[in-house]
Formats: sequence, structure tokens, C-alpha cells
Amino acid sequence: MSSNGIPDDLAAALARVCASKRLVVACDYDGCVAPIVSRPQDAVPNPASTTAIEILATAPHTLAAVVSGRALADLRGLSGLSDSVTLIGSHGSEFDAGFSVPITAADTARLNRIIDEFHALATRFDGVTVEVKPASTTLHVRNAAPDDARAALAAARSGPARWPGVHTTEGKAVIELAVIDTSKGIALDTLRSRFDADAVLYLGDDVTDEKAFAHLRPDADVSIKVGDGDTRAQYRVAGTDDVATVLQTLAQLRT
Ligand SMILES: O=P(O)(O)OC[C@H]1O[C@H](O[C@H]2O[C@H](CO)[C@@H](O)[C@H](O)[C@H]2O)[C@H](O)[C@@H](O)[C@@H]1O
Repeated sequence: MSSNGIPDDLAAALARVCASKRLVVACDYDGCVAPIVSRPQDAVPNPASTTAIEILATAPHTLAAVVSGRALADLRGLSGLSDSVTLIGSHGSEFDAGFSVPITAADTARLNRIIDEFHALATRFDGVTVEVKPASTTLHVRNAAPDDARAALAAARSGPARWPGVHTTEGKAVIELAVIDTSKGIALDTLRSRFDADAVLYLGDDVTDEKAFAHLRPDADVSIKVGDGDTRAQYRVAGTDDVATVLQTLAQLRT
């Protein structure tokens, strides 16, 4: 274990990746930069992490990014990060310049039908809420009684999740239905190629982050899973305080 609590193998990987000429440092938001909380609108970022991300964004030959399942506008508002940091929303599909694939009128009509179904479920089950995004909608069951949470998720899976053209992502006490296909992995490929990066480091805690880990190259890149659960990431840290330590270490090494 190194002096700041980072395991020796991870500390060595951070030093190695920071020796790359051009580096992308990217991370997830909820469960990574911000702790998981009951209400999505209350997910305040860890200031130690946002400070380190801002330092990385101004470091030489370094691109700092947050790639989130949140709508881009929501991510920008909640994180408070400056324009120096690249923000990508909607699970890797929503960039500043717009969506990675066009959203058609038929997609919007389908999304509105899913939102109606989710609102009907939220009325049926206490504690279930609906988050609306530009290309998807999320049913939150964290604050429902366990039986209601299970029933609401089951109803979403057997209902709108089965409609043609609907893409399902399950996460932490949520099911999300999108009308476009999304991939944090493709978002990382885009960042890598636009920035001409020699290496990419990514931290994430949830199911959609596995798509990001899958696009990393074990010889040059570094993938870090935050928290418990199966993962294909190379390294693991326990929680959001450790994320801050990793980001601070990267900021020191790159400046
Ligand atoms: O990719 P991320 O930045 O991790 O976003 C994934 C989802 O995060 C949010 O939901 C999760 O965090 C909430 C606040 O801590 C929590 O209440 C919820 O149970 C978690 O699933 C967000 O609300 C979703 O839109 C994101 O897709």
C-alpha cells in the first residue's frame, strides 16, 4: 500500500499511464465523483474530485472528461464543472455538439409513450419516481418498499422494455429505457481518437461502465472499478473518497 492508501499495483499503473505523452482521464459521475444518494437531484460531487478534475483539464497534453448516464444539462448543473472539462451525457451518446446518432420524430414519440408508462408505474407504486432525459427515461425504485421495487422493475421489463426500438439498461435501483443505442465505450473511442491519446484511464462503478472498460487496452490504458460487483476492470477501489485520491494523484503526476 502506498502512503496515500492506494494499493501498490494501482499506484504503479497510475505512474505508468501518467508517463504517456497524451492522456485522457475520464470518469463516471454517480457513485464515482458523487456518492450514491436517495434522490438523484441531491447527488453533490466530492469537491476533492472536482478540484482534481479541473487541474487535470488544464494539465499539459491531458484531456479530462466525465462520461455519465445523466442528461448532459443535468450533469453540467450538478457537477459544477467548468467548460475546460469535457462532459458527455446520456451514457456516452450526448456531446456538446449534440447526440452521436440522430433522434427522429418516431424516436421522440416512442420515448413519450415510455415516459407515460413509467409515470403510470410511479402512480401505482409508492416511492417510485421517473427521471426524463432527451433520449431515455429512468425508473427509480431506491425509495420504494422492496416488493414494490421488484414489481415496478418487473412491469417495466415485461412492458415497454419489450417494445421494438427500445434499449434497456439496468443500474443501481433503476431501469432505464432509451430510444437510441448508447455506449460509454464508443464515447471513450471518440475521445481517444479526437485527442490523439496515447493512453486512456477510466473510473466507473455501474453496469454501463463495463462498456467503457471493454474498450480499454490493457497494455496501455488503465481501468478502475469503484465498489463491489463483477467487473472486467483491471483495478478496484472502494468508494468515492478513493476516487478523489486517485484523481489527486493523477493531477500531481501530470502537473
Ligand atoms: O453514469 P452515471 O453518472 O453513474 O449515472 C448513472 C445513473 O446515475 C443516477 O442514478 C444513480 O444515482 C442516484 C443518485 O445517487 C441514485 O439515487 C440512483 O439509485 C442511482 O441509480 C441518475 O439518476 C441516472 O439518470 C443515471 O443513469
